[in-house]
Amino acid sequence: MTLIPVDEALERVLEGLAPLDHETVPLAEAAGRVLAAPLTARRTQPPFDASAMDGYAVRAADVAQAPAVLAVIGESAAGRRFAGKVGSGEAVRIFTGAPVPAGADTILIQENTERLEDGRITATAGVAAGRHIRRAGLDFRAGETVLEQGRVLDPAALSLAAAAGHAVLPVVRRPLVAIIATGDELVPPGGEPGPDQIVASNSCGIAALASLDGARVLDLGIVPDERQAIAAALRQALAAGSDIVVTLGGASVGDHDLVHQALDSEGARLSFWKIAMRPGKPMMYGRLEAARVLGLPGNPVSALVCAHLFLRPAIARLCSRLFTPDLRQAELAAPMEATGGRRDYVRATVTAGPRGLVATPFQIQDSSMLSTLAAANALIVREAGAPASEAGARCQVLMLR
Ligand SMILES: Nc1nc2c(c(=O)[nH]1)N[C@H]1C(S)=C(S)[C@@H](COP(=O)(O)OP(=O)(O)OC[C@H]3O[C@@H](n4cnc5c(N)ncnc54)[C@H](O)[C@@H]3O)O[C@H]1N2
Ligand code: MOO
Repeated sequence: MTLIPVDEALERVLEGLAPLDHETVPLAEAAGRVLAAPLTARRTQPPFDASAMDGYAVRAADVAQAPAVLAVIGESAAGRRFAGKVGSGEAVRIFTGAPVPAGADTILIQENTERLEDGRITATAGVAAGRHIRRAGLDFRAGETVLEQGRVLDPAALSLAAAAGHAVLPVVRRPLVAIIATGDELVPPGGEPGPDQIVASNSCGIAALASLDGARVLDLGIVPDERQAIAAALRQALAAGSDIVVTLGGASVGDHDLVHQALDSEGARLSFWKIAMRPGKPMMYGRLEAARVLGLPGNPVSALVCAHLFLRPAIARLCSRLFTPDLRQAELAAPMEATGGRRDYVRATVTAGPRGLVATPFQIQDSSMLSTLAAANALIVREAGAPASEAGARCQVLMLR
């Protein structure tokens, strides 16, 4: 297969990928999920005319002119209303959130009163009618749509849903992403590598990226470089109902790179293998039964950069979320060489300068180096076939954080 451009690869990844079905979850589990249907208020808020201040509920006509002396005939607290009626020359002690009693049409705030020894009060400032009263339904009314379908349930949306009388919400199901690391050389994090071994560092980074984006993760561990072992892990991923199966390593052309063969033996239909990008060239993608399969390269930076570019949009699509890469313009702090036939994603730090953002590329871009990926907050995006650039030239950056 030939190298396909990055943009075409993304189009093929997203082709036919539709939001998942719905499920109902309690509010406490709904943060960050996507609302699957418009949400209608089940109640009116506030449900009654409520005081917005601590003070006295009075008749505006009595306090149009200060000073005015009023008899205090009772109290209305939040959760416990005053059952009677406020008559002329009367006041009811009231607190924030409490129902405004019948007969009263304005609130005299406590700071504008003085208490007399006999229990009566003096209004020391005049008040207009309707002051400090929140009318019933000010926020929303029963039957109104309070949240649109597709809304990402952020803190404010969750509180609004609760206020509107909902304890559970219909949300788009979270995709299940299975992760399979391949390689005889790998030991799990915390393990003691043998003389020719290294730690499998990719799975945890990819798992974090997927779960931060709203996916559930099934880590199927490390399988050896054997076609049948990889095939067995693929079957395990399918049996668990994975929506996306991510393999790590074994994507290239070496004698021990067997992911492609294992996918073939399991009947996968690959859409592409190899992209015109650096790092990440040997990435493969296709369908495996009902799942999508993303074969990421083993080099740690390649795997994570590919996951940023392809796994994140795929998860967003399944979750019914819009995915917008954070692309910005910056000025190069150092000259850069011409690119080859692939689009380059160059680890860099982007900082604010006097004329806007400044991008400083790391001098060594080896795709095994997690230290520079962790230090980078952006990737400079340089098109395939781009000529050399001088320091000070404009460039495009993809922000990572
Ligand atoms: N003759 C060619 N050789 C290579 C090519 C090529 O086009 N022709 N492409 C190179 C590129 S680009 C990449 S990227 C790598 C990708 O190789 P694989 O996907 O087959 O990955 P592996 O060979 O399995 O491993 C590469 C490297 O990464 C380490 N690795 C693997 N898995 C993990 C893991 N889970 N955690 C941490 N590190 C991992 C592995 O030990 C190797 O060092 O191929 C080039 N070769
Ligand atoms: O894609 Mo490889 O990622 O260039 O090292």
